[in-house]
Amino acid sequence: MSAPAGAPIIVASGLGVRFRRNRGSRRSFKDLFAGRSRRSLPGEFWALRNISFSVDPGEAIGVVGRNGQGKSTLLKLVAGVLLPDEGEVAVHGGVAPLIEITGGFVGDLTVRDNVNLTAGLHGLDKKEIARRFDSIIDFAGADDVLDTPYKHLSSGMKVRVAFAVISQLDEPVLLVDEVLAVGDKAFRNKCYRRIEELLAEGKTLFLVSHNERDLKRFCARGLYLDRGELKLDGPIDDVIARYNEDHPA
Ligand SMILES: Nc1ncnc2c1ncn2[C@@H]1O[C@H](COP(=O)(O)OP(=O)(O)OP(=O)(O)O)[C@@H](O)[C@H]1O
Repeated sequence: MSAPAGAPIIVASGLGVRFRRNRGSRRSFKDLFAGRSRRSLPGEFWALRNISFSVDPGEAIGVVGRNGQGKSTLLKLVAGVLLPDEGEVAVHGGVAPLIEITGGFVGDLTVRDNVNLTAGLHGLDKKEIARRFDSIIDFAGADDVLDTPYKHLSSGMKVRVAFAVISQLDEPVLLVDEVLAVGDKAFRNKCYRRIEELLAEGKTLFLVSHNERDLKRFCARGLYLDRGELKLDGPIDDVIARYNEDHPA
């Protein structure tokens, strides 16, 4: 579903996600039968809470915060791969996510099969996939590993393949987590040029990064997450300044 003209492409209202620490620890019988009605089990914490914002089509947003403050969790909510425990997020259009190093790819399938599968899942038909296939593989520099199971690729090559596919989809929203940091410098620069092209086409971008230069290069607006709360939603320069003030190096 695409957004009506002038309407936001993403609206998040009162988002909250609760996780459980020590997931592997022993749970009591009482816990098992308590069900979801018990509001807070021991060890549970809110990774995100009361997060509300809206995004217009074509905006580029940098997500800032220390490690473990909920940045990836927020991207997962926008991607729809994680459901909130509170609130909701509405996205008017498809999302191309590059969130985890595996890119959501299937480890046992070959690079070729993963490219076909992911492109197909994002709505490209066979003809369209065939048309884009070579340029995806070429972008990734993955000719030699076409028939290699994805799980046997190096970390850098996994990211190359995932970015090459994700950036060739027609989805209006692009989510890029820090995974790009894994690529080498030449590839990173290639990705950045591609991101610039996608922004020029009017795509909406969420970028999680600890690199101020990258944030300022791509994003006009920033979201600053701290302890699972949205501390500041504003121009990227203000967001970075506030983050640096709160957490001097
Ligand atoms: N599936 C999960 N189960 C339990 N806790 C989780 C799960 N996923 C994330 N967490 C916890 O939720 C918090 C937020 O994690 P998140 O990955 O969103 O942080 P982040 O800001 O992206 O961190 P980083 O900068 O290190 O990537 C962290 O405390 C993390 O350990």
